[in-house]
Amino acid sequence: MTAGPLAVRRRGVGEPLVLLHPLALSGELWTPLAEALSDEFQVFALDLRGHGDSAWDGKPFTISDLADDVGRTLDALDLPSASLLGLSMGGSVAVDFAGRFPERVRSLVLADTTAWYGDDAATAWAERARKAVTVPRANQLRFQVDRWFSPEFAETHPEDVDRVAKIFLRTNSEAHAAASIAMGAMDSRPLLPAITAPTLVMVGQLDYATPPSMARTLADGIAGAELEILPGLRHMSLIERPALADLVRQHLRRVTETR
Ligand SMILES: O=C(O)CC1=CCC(=O)O1
Repeated sequence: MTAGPLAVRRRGVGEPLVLLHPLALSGELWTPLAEALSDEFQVFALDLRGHGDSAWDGKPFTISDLADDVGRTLDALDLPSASLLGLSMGGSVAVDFAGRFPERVRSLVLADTTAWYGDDAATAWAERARKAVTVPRANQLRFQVDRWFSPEFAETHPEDVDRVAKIFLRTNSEAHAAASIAMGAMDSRPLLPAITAPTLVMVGQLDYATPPSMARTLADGIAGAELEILPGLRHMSLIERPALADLVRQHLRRVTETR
């Protein structure tokens, strides 16, 4: 379904939980996690602007624009507030949203993500954007798979890698490039103190796309945030280890129990 500006996959009943996907993927990524949590939560997996089935006008956008799309989508779904879980770029969108609209976020899970990529971010991401539109999509896969998954996981779970790769191959290259520019321009660190939602920050110990040092910055900046560093995992922690759904469930439950 399309709700407001974004396409949404909806599953389950209970407290609302919005899932936000990484760069160049879509809400389809979340099918296993949505299934795991849908016994207790009403799960909404959104396609961010230009990704999956969500439209895009071809104009440049910022991470705050993506967060505003999330807000308009919650409005269209008649949800004054929800819990948010974001992975990588999805986490950056969640940080922006939770910092600017703290009253709309019940609970927050930030996985393998960051508020800022550092001083060289604009240059590095501009190069990534250039490659997104000049290198044939299939030739970008080796680079992405190495960043997403540990070699052990990639070797033993080819069907999971293939599932994520297919979503990447279907992603609009121009939207991939525009989102890369948005990542390079982002600095949401000043928003961290405004976040009031109970927050769980998780990161794969082997994640070099958004390493544990970036997760620490998030956890240090958000009052009361918990930090879980996950041994043996790379960037797609929640995909590499589906059992992490239980960690997410425990975190979300704590919030609903205190309401
Ligand atoms: O660097 C990567 O390829 C991984 C990544 C960064 C932002 C995102 O969403 O994925």
